[in-house]
Amino acid sequence: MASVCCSPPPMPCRRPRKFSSGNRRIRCTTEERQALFRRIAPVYDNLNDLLSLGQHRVWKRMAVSWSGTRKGDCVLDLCCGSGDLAFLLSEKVGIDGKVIGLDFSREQLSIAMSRQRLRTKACYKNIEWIEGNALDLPFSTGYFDAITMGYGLRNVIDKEEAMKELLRVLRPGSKASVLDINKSTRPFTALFQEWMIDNVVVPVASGYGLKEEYTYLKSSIKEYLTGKELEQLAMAAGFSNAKFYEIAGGLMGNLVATH
Ligand SMILES: C/C(=C\Cc1cc(O)c2ccccc2c1O)CCC[C@H](C)CCC[C@H](C)CCCC(C)C
Ligand SMILES: C[S@@+](CC[C@H](N)C(=O)[O-])C[C@H]1O[C@@H](n2cnc3c(N)ncnc32)[C@H](O)[C@@H]1O
Repeated sequence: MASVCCSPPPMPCRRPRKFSSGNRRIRCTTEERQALFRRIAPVYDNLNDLLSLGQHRVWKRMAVSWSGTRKGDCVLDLCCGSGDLAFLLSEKVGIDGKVIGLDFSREQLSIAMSRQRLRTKACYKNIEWIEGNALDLPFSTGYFDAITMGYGLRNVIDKEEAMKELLRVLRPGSKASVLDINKSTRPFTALFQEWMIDNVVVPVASGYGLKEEYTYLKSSIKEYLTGKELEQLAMAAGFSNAKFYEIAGGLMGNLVATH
């Protein structure tokens, strides 16, 4: 039976950071990020399907493939949300493997658990859900054979610390696959992304009362790192190799970092 096996006390606000939203400067804390993902949880999956025309499923399959996950592995899906990547990993590792999905949003985890209950394949029993912080992982050094992180790194308030934690809990020689929206250096791609967010994503999300939450997407991409910068971040954290791949015509990107 799946469980949220860690329920730590409310997390301390580690290194609050400023991010920009239009012209405003907002002081963002861990609690505010948690609140944002709590609010979008009920519609998160539907909006991803709708706004990406189902393409996020393809991108997630690619991320799992890049993680190098194999049958029997013990793997982590960091910032797992409602569990898409964890379910894909579960199929890869099979019944002899183990998948841990970790997220700091109880609401997202509870949706992941409901989805798990509705699935009948035996392999999905190998997933365990843990409520925790990506910046302070409750695992020992070298615990995992592979890690995926889908649309998570852009949202953590301390990306350097998150990368160090990824490295710490990975077994030497294994990989972290980090999928996210690409901060493109190509003006046309960046403009197209902005146009899509302003004219499609935010108007649709507004219909669900989530205008501010999805407007945040735009500022979070601006504040994110380019592919090259992500490679540098991983190398600075101590990974031995880091390669960034653009996908979906450069709208999305996947960092593959090897311990
Ligand atoms: C699955 C996707 C994003 C998940 C996601 C990530 C976040 O950081 C959020 C933060 C705040 C609110 C929501 C999210 C969130 O849902 C990626 C695809 C879904 C996007 C919402 C759509 C992005 C549009 C692209 C810029 C262009 C899509 C082109 C496509 C080929 C039609
Ligand atoms: C955009 S969602 C991605 C969910 C899922 N990985 C997917 O691809 O659909 C980002 C997730 O990161 C989680 N998150 C953000 N910062 C976190 C942190 N410091 N620790 C744990 N989870 C975090 C949020 O709760 C949210 O569920």
